[in-house]
Formats: sequence, C-alpha cells, structure tokens
Amino acid sequence: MLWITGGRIIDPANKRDETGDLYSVDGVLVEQLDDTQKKAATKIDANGLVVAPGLVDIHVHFRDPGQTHKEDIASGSRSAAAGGFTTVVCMPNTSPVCDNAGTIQRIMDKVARESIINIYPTGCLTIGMDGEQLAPTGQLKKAGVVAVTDDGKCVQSNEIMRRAVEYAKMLDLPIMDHCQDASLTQGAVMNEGEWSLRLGLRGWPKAAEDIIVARNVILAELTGAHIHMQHVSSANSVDILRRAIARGISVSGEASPHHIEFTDADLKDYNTVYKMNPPLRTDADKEALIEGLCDGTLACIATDHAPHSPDEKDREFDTAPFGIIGLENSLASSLGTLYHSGRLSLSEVIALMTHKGAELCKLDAGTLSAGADADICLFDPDEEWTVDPKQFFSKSRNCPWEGQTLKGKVKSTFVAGTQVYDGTSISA
Ligand SMILES: NC(=O)N[C@@H](CC(=O)O)C(=O)O
Ligand SMILES: [Zn+2]
Ligand SMILES: [Zn+2]
Repeated sequence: MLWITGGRIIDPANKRDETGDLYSVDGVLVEQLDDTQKKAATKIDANGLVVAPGLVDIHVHFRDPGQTHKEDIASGSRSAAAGGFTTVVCMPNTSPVCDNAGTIQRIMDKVARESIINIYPTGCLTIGMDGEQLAPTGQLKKAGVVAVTDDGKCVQSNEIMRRAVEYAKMLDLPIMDHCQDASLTQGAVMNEGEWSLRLGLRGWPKAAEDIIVARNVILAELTGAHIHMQHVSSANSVDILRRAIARGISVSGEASPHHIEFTDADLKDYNTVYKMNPPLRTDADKEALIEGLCDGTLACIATDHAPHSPDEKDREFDTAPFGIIGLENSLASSLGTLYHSGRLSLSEVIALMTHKGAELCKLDAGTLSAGADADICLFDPDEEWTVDPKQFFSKSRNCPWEGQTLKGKVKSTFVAGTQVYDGTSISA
C-alpha cells in the first residue's frame, strides 16, 4: 500500500490539478485508504513536488536484440525509470528486425524478466524494413506489438503504404511513419540550408519530409485509417498536418525534445552529438513545432532515444550514425522549452508526455484514474541539475544536453505501486 501525501497532483486526462493525497493498494490506484490501511501504508512525503502519472514515451530504441552494447532491455528500462518514464514503446529496428512473431516473443520474454517498467514492442511495416513486402501484421499483433512502423526508414512505395495502412486499420493497430522521401536524402547528413552550405555537408531538404507527410494525409483520407507521423521536424509539415486535422482527416504527429530546442546552427563545430534523423532544422521550424504542440496539431512529445557507442559517434560527421539519447533529461528539457519559457502550463506539458501518447498507441497508461496501475512520477519542476551523461543509467552517452543546467528533477518513479527510482538510485 502506498500513500503519497501533500503533493500537487496533476492528472491532465482527468483535468485534475490540486494539492492532495494519492493512494494505491496492490499496485492499483484507489480513491481512499481506510484507517487500518493508512497505518500499514508506505507514506511518501511529496510536499513541494508534482505528482504526475508515470511518463509515457512512444518512441525509443533499446537495441535489444542485436546491439546490446549500446542499450538493452534492462539498461533502457532503468534509464527510462530515472527519467520518470513508466511506459515506453520500442522501435523495431533491432537486429534481427521485428518483422516476425518470434522476435517479438523473444523481446516480450526478456521484458518480463529484465524490465523494471512497462515496455511495448512495435512491429515492422515491411519485411526486413525494406519497404517491398508487407510484414505479417496479424501475426505481429497476436505476438503483442502495439503499433507498426518502419522507423528509421520510410515506406517509399505509395501502393505498399496504402495496403499497410488498410491492414493496420482492419487489425485496429496504430500505424506510425518516419516521413522521408529517400530520393531527396541520399547521402544527406544535416538540414539543407545556410549551415549545410557553410559546413560543406550534404543537405537534407525539409521537402523530403513534407512530401511524405502530404502523401500520408492523402492515404489517411483515402483509407479512413489513422496515420501518425513520427518526430516531425519541419514547419511545413506542421502546417500540412494542421490543415488536414481541420478537415477531419485522421492524422497526428509527435515532436522530440531536441527538435524544439536545438537548430542546425548547433552543428557549427561538426559535433556528431547533434546528428540525428530527421536533422535539426532552423529557428523558424523549431518555433513552428512548439506552436504545433501548443495548438494540439502535434499530439505528443517522444524522445527518439537512440543510443550509439562512443567509438561510432567519434567518427567524422559524414560517417557517424544518426541518433541521440534523451530519456533521462527529456522531462527537464521539455519543461525548459515549453513550461519555464511560459508557452504551456505544467499540466499541458505533462499531458504531452503521458496520456496523449498512450492514447495514440491505445495503451492503458498515462493517467492517475482510480483503478489504473499506480505508475507515478514525482518531480520538482524548479530544481536545477547539470546533465552528466556519465551518470546516466543508459549504456550510451550520445546526449546533446551534456553540460547543460536544466530545471526540473525527477525525484521518484513508481511502477504498479513499487518505487523503482528514488531520485538517485534505481531501487528495483
Ligand atoms: N533517429 C535516429 O537518429 N536514429 C535511429 C534510426 C533512424 O531513424 O535513422 C536509430 O535507430 O539510431
Ligand atoms: Zn525515426
Ligand atoms: Zn526513431
């Protein structure tokens, strides 16, 4: 039994924002404890802290199976817990990729044995993520995937994408697309613009993303299926989504913490810690993404936590892999760009990091409703700390926030009523 007292309970899904007490019995949230239960309960003093639902991230890469030197289920789950996350959705670009039920089963077994949080897998849209042949979507769903996507790659054939979307709709499985026209991004490593010219690096035009976002809007309209656009990075894409949503078309998008904070100008020293897919864009794009989060065009924040080893990232810019990690700082950095900057309320930022993503993936997570699992994140929105990736629970260090002092510190994470992180150490 758990009794969290005196905190500011913010539960956006239930429009709740008040100082009060939160209770759980056998890992499930309840309205009240009786006097005997109160005597037996573990009491946690949350005075001065926000009591929020455990955070939800619908876009992480845990590299398990295949590249477990970068991250695995155990380390990824601990990194998530330290960031306040209690539920994450893993991308399927593992090795082997998640295009078959056996790989999903293997992941689910390992999650059951080694994860300290809730982890859900996704399945590939196409076999081998090659964009040519549909993956066995029905079998993947039976095996436990919560969505299908070829993240990292984008299905180029409109015909295959159309059929993938139709199957996913039939199976009631969310479909997420990494929007990028490959013919426009051959060899590209950063945003195409002033900075790619100055640095002499191959540019990746925003049009590559916008074209596919528009294609997906058209396919969503044609099929009546919902299509979710992963880590949107360009202002035009936000605009296309906004107009589509206004017309009643079932599409959505996410933004990642790095795209709303950094820009292509940060690449000025060729530091590969700023190299990711899609690339950092301009100030105007960054502003449009924030605007999209503020007006609901972009439904949620997702980290795209993509661990890579130091020896890979230490290469020259052209050959280093795309990807950065963010689970352990994403609450603080999102609070910085959205809340401390005065753009959104605390409750709005929490919504973007909890129930909004959970709803897109149809997950029972991200609320403090009575009857829900007691997945809880306690944080101090004003406590400052300096990001030192060496202290991370993640196995990787490729974090562009290194050295930044951020405001907002996770103090405690509970999964089904059990404390898994106490603000310093993992306790599970
Ligand atoms: N998002 C990234 O920058 N990297 C992804 C793959 C990808 O999307 O290219 C990864 O798995 O590392
Ligand atoms: Zn991606
Ligand atoms: Zn990704």
